[in-house]
Amino acid sequence: MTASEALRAALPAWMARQRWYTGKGREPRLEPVGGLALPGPDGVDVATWLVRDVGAADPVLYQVPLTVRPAAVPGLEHAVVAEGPGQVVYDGCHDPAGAAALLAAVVDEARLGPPGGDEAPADPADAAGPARPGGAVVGARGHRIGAPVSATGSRVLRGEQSNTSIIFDVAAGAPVILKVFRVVQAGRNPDVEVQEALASGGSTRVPRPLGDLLGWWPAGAQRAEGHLAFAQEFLPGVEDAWRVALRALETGTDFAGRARALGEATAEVHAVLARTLPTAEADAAAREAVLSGWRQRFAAARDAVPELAARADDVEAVLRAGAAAPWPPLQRIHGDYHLGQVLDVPGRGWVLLDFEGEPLRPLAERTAPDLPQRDIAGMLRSFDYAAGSATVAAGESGHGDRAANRPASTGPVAVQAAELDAHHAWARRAREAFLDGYGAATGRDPRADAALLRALELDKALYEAVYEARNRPDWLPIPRAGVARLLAG
Ligand SMILES: Nc1ncnc2c1ncn2[C@@H]1O[C@H](COP(=O)(O)OP(=O)(O)O)[C@@H](O)[C@H]1O
Ligand SMILES: O=P(O)(O)O[C@H]1O[C@H](CO)[C@@H](O[C@H]2O[C@H](CO)[C@@H](O)[C@H](O)[C@H]2O)[C@H](O)[C@H]1O
Repeated sequence: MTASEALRAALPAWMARQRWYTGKGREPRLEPVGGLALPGPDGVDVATWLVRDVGAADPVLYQVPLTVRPAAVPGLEHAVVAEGPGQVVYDGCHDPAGAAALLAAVVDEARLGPPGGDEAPADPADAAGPARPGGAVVGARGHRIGAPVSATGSRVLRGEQSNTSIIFDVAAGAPVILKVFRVVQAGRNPDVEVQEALASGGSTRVPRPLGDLLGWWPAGAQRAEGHLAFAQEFLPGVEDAWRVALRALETGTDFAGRARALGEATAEVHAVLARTLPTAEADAAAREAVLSGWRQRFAAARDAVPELAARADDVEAVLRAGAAAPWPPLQRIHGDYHLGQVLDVPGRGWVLLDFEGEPLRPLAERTAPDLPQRDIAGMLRSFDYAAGSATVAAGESGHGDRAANRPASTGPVAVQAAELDAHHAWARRAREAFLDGYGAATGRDPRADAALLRALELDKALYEAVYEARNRPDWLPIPRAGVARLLAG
């Protein structure tokens, strides 16, 4: 079997094991779209491939960077995708040669095209399937912001991630993080667009953007365009607030001061976004569109968690009240705001990450102007989530293996009823402090929009129910309890 055949045979099962693969529980049915050759060191073929899983209800386009080497590399065993005679195919994000080539494509503002000729690396695009449209329509170009950087080493960020991020040490200056988008969608990726807008608007509440890689590929008779990767300043040695919050819960440390500052930072970011990116009036059509999105979300949650069907009338009443309440103008927002997306950086304060929006939502919705209260609601849910995770942990304390779903840095959290009360009081204080901070910065208390906030919190909890049912069923009780609380009023 050649390396190319071995790759074709191995790729679906390999993809099905990856954290970023969205079709949980089944192997993808892959259709090639095309590949982009990247300059690699002598003897190493580097390319990033676009493959479509046509077995999904809505086909999903994935990016799969691969390297092909003539021999195995000690230490890269975990990154082997396939092996053939005299060739080993690696996950290109984990192979330092692949990682360096991806970053170079951004900072050297490379123009990329399909691998050509007989020397081309093993090609998933050769797999059986409809004829591939002309290779020339698959391409990409890098775009650098600021001075070039030169990488001296790389490692893949570990942990729960929807994409793959690679950290680079660089010859001079702060380290760099390159986020390789795994699910590629047509349109400007909001992570890139929003962070670049914030930075150009003078905000230091996001890591400094360093550039991006924009790709294009055939989509029917059209050409689609979307971001493949995004490079930015890496802030080393700072734990995300989710981990900090869990430890604060474990040790009974108050989070109110930090939560208040987070509320202020959130308001500041919203103000810059309203200034730098398009806004829209919350007219009847916009309200109808949002209400219909809320209803669809409930339908999805009811499918994932059938017991929710019994609460349909209550859910509808909360959503309708939210739709009928006063709304501010719509603007760009974070879109998937939670404690895992914010870093409290010493000497700099709160920094916000990952403006991609909710991964389960279509890109067109994620890039449309939205309600800033959606972010407020997201963070309020996250404080509840932190307390809820302690409850889940309590249920698991006799089953250490199931506690593995918790972030690795947190120890076991065996809690008793009194402690659970303390956790919920912790979350209540954090929620109020966050709202206080946001209100102090804007001059308007977000609690004045109680009906809207409640609808958005409910909507978020319903999204979380779907997310947990698909990804972490052990955590489903957390959004379920959230829904119950929000319906209780
Ligand atoms: N610029 C950065 N500096 C420091 N840590 C970062 C940076 N970007 C991301 N991270 C870390 O990586 C994690 C995942 O990044 P994120 O952008 O949320 O990826 P994904 O969209 O794949 O979930 C974050 O929670 C944070 O801990
Ligand atoms: O960070 P992502 O863009 O991948 O966001 C998705 O995954 C999150 C989980 O990692 C999920 O967030 C939920 O769990 C968090 C704790 O792990 C909690 O802080 C959030 O409040 C809760 O919503 C997020 O919803 C999902 O889109």
